Amino acid sequence: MAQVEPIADKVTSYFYALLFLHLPELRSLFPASMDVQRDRLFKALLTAAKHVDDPGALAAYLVPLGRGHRKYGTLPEHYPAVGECLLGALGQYATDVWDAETEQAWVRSYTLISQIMIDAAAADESRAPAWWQAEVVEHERRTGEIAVITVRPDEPYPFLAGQYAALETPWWPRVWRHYSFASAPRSDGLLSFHVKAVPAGWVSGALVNRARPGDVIRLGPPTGSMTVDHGTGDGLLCLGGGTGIAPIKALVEDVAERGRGRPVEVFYGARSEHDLYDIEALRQLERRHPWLSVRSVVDEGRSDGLPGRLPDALGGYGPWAGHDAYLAGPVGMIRSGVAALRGTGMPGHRIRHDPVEELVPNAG
Ligand SMILES: NC(=O)C1=CN([C@@H]2O[C@H](COP(=O)(O)OP(=O)(O)OC[C@H]3O[C@@H](n4cnc5c(N)ncnc54)[C@H](O)[C@@H]3O)[C@@H](O)[C@H]2O)C=CC1
Repeated sequence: MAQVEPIADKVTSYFYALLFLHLPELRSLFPASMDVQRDRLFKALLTAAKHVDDPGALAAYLVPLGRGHRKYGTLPEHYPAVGECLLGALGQYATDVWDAETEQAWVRSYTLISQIMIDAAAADESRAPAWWQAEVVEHERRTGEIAVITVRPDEPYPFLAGQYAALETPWWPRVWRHYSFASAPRSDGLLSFHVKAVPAGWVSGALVNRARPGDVIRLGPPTGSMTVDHGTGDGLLCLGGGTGIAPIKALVEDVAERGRGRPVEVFYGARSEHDLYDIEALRQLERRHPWLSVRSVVDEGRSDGLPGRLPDALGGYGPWAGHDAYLAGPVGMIRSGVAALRGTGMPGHRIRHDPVEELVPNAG
């Protein structure tokens, strides 16, 4: 895989050209613009290849991926065709390293990867729909760029606080982007998301600027493991940057609903005081629950909170022995937040966040 990485762009472009040439009927399963998609395929292969000798980690990655592929209309018979085109593309470009042995190793890995995904999709069929339709019931603009969107799924949608889902709008068919649930499961079955319109972010832009009550979006299955372990009473240290506060609020609500007052410390970071668009909701939770403390952290300008970038604010607090850390927000914040927490001596297994490769394409 290391040898293929530098030529990944060429391999994936050639792969899709082969695929659509031999199986033109598959083109309709993909978005009109393939930019983000090209990148995704390679990142997924890279991640799977990394875990190919670790069955537990491989299944943890591929089972949700196989389930999630149901919403695209992927069928078991598509996998061998994809595999053949992939080998064709690798054989074409990885000429320096391509021989019979390498080809066999790829065939074995791809067969294993696709079988896990096919089995996961088949097992899911009896349990859940491939996707849910959900009607927008509320669209609340919080700043010029951020909206809180509440939807009603057409069928019950079971999920856990801290998880996220892929979402497709009617304006960009087959373009799916990930958003975290902004509250714990509610008794009325409604789901909410915090969305920030970013430059070149088609889905986010449409959700903030075009979506209105009555519009219908599609939702993929819930996924992600940044969830609370209710088997322990350990404390939670939560870092939410920008719209990353959405899953953090869901986690706080989840702890509150379990009625067990374990200590929860939230650091909520934003560029300016004005961008702390959900601070009032967090302050309300803080007033209601003595085990919760909320600190705001603001990059620039006048503010009642701590100054600086979010991870820098941790320096004056802690230690957090006996706490699990949860991080959600921009990739740079997650990376430097993890480094800061490791620097305080927190073991890696206590630090949770969503896979950063799932967060990057939120811009699209
Ligand atoms: N589950 C998750 O992890 C979620 C992630 N997100 C992601 O969060 C991001 C939110 O973007 P915005 O609201 O524009 O955030 P932003 O750019 O306004 O930053 C928010 C906070 O993160 C800190 N920060 C940003 N970049 C940093 C860096 N390189 N190093 C250290 N700290 C940094 C800032 O100090 C600020 O406190 C989006 O990329 C979105 O995809 C959103 C929701 C859930």
